[in-house]
Amino acid sequence: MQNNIINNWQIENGEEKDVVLSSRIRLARNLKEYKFPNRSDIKEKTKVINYLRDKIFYLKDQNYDFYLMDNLNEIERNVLHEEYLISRNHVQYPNARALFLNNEKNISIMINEEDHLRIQILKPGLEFNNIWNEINNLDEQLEENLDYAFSKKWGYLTSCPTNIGTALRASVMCHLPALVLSGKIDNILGAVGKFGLTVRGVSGEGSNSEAELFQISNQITLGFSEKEIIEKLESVIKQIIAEERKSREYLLENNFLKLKDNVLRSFGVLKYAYHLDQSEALKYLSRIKFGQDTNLIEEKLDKNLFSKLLFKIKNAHLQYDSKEKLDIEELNIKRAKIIRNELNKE
Ligand SMILES: Nc1ncnc2c1ncn2[C@@H]1O[C@H](COP(=O)(O)OP(=O)(O)OP(=O)(O)O)[C@@H](O)[C@H]1O
Repeated sequence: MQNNIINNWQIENGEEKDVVLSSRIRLARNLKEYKFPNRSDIKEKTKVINYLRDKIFYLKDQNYDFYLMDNLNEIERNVLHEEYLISRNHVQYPNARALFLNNEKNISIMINEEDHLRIQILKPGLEFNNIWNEINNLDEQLEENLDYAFSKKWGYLTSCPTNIGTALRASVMCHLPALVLSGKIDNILGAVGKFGLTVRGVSGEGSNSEAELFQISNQITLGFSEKEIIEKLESVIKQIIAEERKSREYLLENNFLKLKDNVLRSFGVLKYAYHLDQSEALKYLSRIKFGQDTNLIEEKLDKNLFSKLLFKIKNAHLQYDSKEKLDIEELNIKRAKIIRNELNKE
């Protein structure tokens, strides 16, 4: 795998970056002339890869690197997974699965995931207009050369019926510490279901929330246009952003001392700890981001510290960075050192 696999797009600024870390749209597409991946064998999947390889390489606008999952080792696959560029199944079952990745590493096209193509674009902050234009453009370019499985009645056909229609999922990764601290999070997130949206953990379906990060996305893909789905999600997200900011103000006014103590203790731990496991590090980093966004931390820190460290301190990234195999103790020591170095910079 190329050395520059670890990407930088997350640390750029974006709209509403104090609450929305990143936005994502993904489209699921299948080829009419091949069995869908959940029905096909390795031979047919390999044919799909070879067929798509030629078509995708010649797309305009972007240069893509192509990776056969089998040719990457497990650490490399896990790095891609930690950056949300491939799914857990692409890591665990690499046989006859592939990935196209653009140079900026924010556009990924997984081949032979649940569907033949899983196309996604990620951008920092709340940024659906640009993502939609780009992904729609990319999809149209692909469609010029590919015969998609499409029904006039149902729209795009997918392996799982819950994706049929637009086969589009739009989502945001939100940082909601004040709603967590004020105990309002369950009510707010519970209410999003009424708008046809769903909340997932930080690593997608079936995962838990970590570092006060929540992924909110559309559940319904059928019966609405792509634009309607995106607009509805965006309007709910804007209300959640407003609620989070209101809770921050409330906490600052009514709980200032406790809050400042909590943030500065987290800062102290990360500044001096010698050994940190991943979830402990993420928990304290989340508080530091909160402290920066509410000006509770006076020290001049990189304003994108959280986004910068979020990936760098994860296990596969630490391992990838190291020449030899590290055990968990060594990973925890290395993680603490990277954070200490970052926080003790002049
Ligand atoms: N806005 C976002 N920013 C960064 N990463 C995201 C965002 N939204 C989702 N992800 C990540 O993308 C990955 C896929 O998410 P998820 O499982 O919800 O996927 P999906 O493509 O909709 O799949 P499925 O159709 O199987 O549910 C997860 O690792 C998730 O954390």
